[in-house]
Amino acid sequence: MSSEVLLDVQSAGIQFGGLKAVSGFNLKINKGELVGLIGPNGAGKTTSFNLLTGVYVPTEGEIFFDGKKINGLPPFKITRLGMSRTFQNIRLFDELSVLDNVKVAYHTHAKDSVMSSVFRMPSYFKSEHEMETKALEFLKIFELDKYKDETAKNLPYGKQRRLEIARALAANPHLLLLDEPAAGMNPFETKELMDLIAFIRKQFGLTILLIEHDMNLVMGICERIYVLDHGVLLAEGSPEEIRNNPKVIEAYLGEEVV
Ligand SMILES: Nc1ncnc2c1ncn2[C@@H]1O[C@H](COP(=O)(O)OP(=O)(O)OP(=O)(O)O)[C@@H](O)[C@H]1O
Repeated sequence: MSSEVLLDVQSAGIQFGGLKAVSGFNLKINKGELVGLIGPNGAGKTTSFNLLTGVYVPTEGEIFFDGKKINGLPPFKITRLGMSRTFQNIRLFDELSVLDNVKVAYHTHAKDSVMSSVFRMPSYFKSEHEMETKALEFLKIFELDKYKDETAKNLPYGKQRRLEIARALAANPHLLLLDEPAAGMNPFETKELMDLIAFIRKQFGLTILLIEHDMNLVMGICERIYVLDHGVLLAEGSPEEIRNNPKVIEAYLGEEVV
């Protein structure tokens, strides 16, 4: 495998009872790329994310992340290897503050030991302080710092979506998976989000895979796009190629046209 390939999915799939939700799924993402995953409702997009992140164990195929085989690993190990995600239905710690939501994620790579935390040793306070400073930096990037003490559930919807991305970023990923980041946002918020995604990608040297129904967003920022339909890969190509692909147009008939 080339050293430039960060994610290599080889014929992966999963079957639930008699339903092949995803099958023969091939996907390759190079380091630094921003790739889109689209498809009609029920095409298998979120299921693919669940396969990549260890929520589901594939019943076929293999998945390599940074050269390591990851199928079968539990989600927390995959996160530690440098893959983090957001969810289609926002999953924040509703009752925690905005700041604490980000600090929690930072724990996944904090070097602090259990002993130093339990006994409140100097290293604990140092790492607590570092964590808080870092978390505030992330909040600032997402223009959420002024809400740091607000309870997460009280944030307006668009800001909750941004907080979820901030939290995913705090886990220090190489690969960021965004599941419908613009869902429920108005066109202005979506445009702001597009700029933000482009910014964090550059700032943190990220590789990004995103699922999105908003075609302006997908076509506007993705370099390559994969299209799933009924659990199988229908097409892969540049936004221009995908926009003009007759199979893709047909799959989207009856939905919002590409
Ligand atoms: N845990 C599960 N058990 C049984 N079937 C499932 C499970 N998870 C997903 N499926 C099925 O797999 C198929 C793909 O679903 P998935 O949620 O991945 O689609 P999607 O492309 O993300 O759709 P949407 O755009 O509507 O979110 C659907 O038929 C769904 O009902």
